Amino acid sequence: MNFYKSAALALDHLDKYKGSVKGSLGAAGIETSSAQESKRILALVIETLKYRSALEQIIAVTQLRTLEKITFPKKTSPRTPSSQSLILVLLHDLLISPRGRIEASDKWPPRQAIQRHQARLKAELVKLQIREGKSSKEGLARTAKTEGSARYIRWNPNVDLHREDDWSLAALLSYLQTKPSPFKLLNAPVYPVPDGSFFLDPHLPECLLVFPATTSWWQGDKWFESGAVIVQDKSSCFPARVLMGEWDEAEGDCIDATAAPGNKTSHMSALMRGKQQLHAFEKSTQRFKTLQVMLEKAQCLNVDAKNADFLQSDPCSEKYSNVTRILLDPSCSGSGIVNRLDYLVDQETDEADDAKNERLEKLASFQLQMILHAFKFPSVKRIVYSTCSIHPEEDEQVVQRALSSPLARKNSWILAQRSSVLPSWPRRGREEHFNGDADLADGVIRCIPEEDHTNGFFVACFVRGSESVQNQKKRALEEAEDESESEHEYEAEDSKEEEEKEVAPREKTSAQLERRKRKKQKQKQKKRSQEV
Ligand SMILES: C[S@@+](CC[C@H](N)C(=O)[O-])C[C@H]1O[C@@H](n2cnc3c(N)ncnc32)[C@H](O)[C@@H]1O
Repeated sequence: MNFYKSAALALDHLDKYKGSVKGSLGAAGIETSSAQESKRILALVIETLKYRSALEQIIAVTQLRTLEKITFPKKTSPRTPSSQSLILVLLHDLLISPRGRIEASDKWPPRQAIQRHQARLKAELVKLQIREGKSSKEGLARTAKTEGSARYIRWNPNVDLHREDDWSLAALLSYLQTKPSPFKLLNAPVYPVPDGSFFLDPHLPECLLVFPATTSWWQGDKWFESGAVIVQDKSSCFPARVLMGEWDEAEGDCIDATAAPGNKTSHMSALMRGKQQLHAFEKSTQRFKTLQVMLEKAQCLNVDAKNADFLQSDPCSEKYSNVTRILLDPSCSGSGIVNRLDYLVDQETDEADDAKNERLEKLASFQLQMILHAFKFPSVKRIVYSTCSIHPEEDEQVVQRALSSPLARKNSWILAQRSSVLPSWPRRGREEHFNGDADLADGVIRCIPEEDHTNGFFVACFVRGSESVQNQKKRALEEAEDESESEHEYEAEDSKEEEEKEVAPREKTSAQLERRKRKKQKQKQKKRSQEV
C-alpha cells in the first residue's frame, strides 16, 4: 500500500481506538515490507500528530476538502483511509517536512489535488505563524505546554533478570548521565522538567524516571530496543503497584484480565520478579498480537497470555485455584488521556450529551460486569480496578455499584483503605459520587491531567474482609455515641430523616443503613426490656 495511505490509516485507527502510535500499524492491519518502512510511516504519523492542530486550521480555512471533493470524498470505503487523515499526512510533507514535497507519483490524484492549491496552502501557513506569533513553522508544533509537563519512562527489571549485560537501574542512571547528549540528574522534582534534565519520580522512585515533555531520547536507543525501558505514563504505573503490594512468591498466581498492549502486564510480571504465573487475557485478536510482541520484548517469562474473553473464564477452574490477585483495566472512554492524543478529548467535548451519556452507560455496565466476574474467583484476595477516564460514571460510581452488589456482600468484598492504596498520592476520590462517604472516597486514587503531570486516571482496590479497620473504629465510635442517645433523640432523628427523604430523597450508604438498622434494633430491645 502507498506509504501515505498507510500513515493515514494508522491515524484513523488512533482516532477510533486510541492506543500507542507504535501499536497502531499492527492494530490497523497495515502490512509493511521492512522495518525501515514501518519506521518511516511511524515517523510521519508522529510528526503529523504534532502539527495536527495547525494543519487542521489550514484545511478548514482553505476548504480544501470541499474544493477537491471528488478526490477527497466525505465517505470512503472500508480499508481506505478517511479523506481528512490522508490530507493531513500529505499536507505535513508539503508544508512542514524539511523536503517540502509529497513523495508520490505526479500522476497520483491526491497529490495532484493538493498541488493545485499549493500557493494558497503555503500562504495560509505563513498567516497562521504570524497569528500565533511564531518565528518558524516548528513553533506550530505542540509544545511542552500542550503536551503536559513531563514524560515518563519505566525501568523494566525483567530484562536485567533474564538478559546478559548490565540492565540495572544504576546502569541506566549512569548511562543517561554519560551518553553523548547527557541528562543531568536532579535530586528533586521540577515541573515542567527543564530541558536536558531528569529525576526519579517521587511516588515511584524504584522504577520511574521523569523527563522533559519534548524528549524522546529512547527512540532507537538500546535501552528501549532491548525492552529495559518502557514508555508509560506515571498514572498507568499505579494499578500494578497497588495490586502487587506485599505480594510474596509463596502467595500464588495473578490475572491481568484486560492485558493489551501489555504495559501493566509487564509491570506486574516485573513486580512478581518472574515468579509464579501471570494469566493475561486479551479479547481482541489484533491487540493480542501487540501484547505478544510486548511480552517477548519485555522478557515477561512468567506470563501465560491468552486471546480470550475474561468474562468467559471459569472462576472455579483448577487452573485459577491459586490466583490471589486480579488486575482489571477494562476498555473505557479514555477521557483522561491527554499526553498522547489530546485531540481525542476535544472530539469528546463535541459529542452530543445524549450520545455521550449512552456511551458512558454502556461502558459502565461492562466495567461493572468485569468487576463482578472477578469477585467470583474463590482464592482471590485483592482486585485493582482502573480506568484512564475522568468521568465519575466509569470511576467512583462503578465502584459504588460493585460494592453494593449482592455478590460483594456474599463474598465479603470491601474497598481497601488508603493505607494500602498509595497513601502518599494526595488526590483521592470524589465524596459526592460515593454518596458522601469520605472513607470510601479516601480509599481510591484519582489523577487530573492539568494538575498532576499525568493523564487523567482512576484506581480502586477491592479486598476481602468482613469489615475494614477504619470502619470498625468508626462503628465503635458510633456505638459509643448510640449508648448515650435517648429514645427521644432516636425518634427526633428518625422523623428528621423522614422529612429529609421527602424533600430530597437520597440513596443511603450501606454503612448508614446498617447504623439505622442497629438503632432500630436497640430501640426495640429497650422497649421490650421496659415492658418486662
Ligand atoms: C484499557 S485497555 C488495557 C490496557 C493495558 N492494561 C495496558 O496497560 O497496556 C483494555 C483492553 O481490554 C481488552 N478487553 C475488553 N474486554 C475484554 C474482555 N472481556 N476480556 C479480555 N479483554 C478485554 C480490550 O481489547 C483492550 O485491549
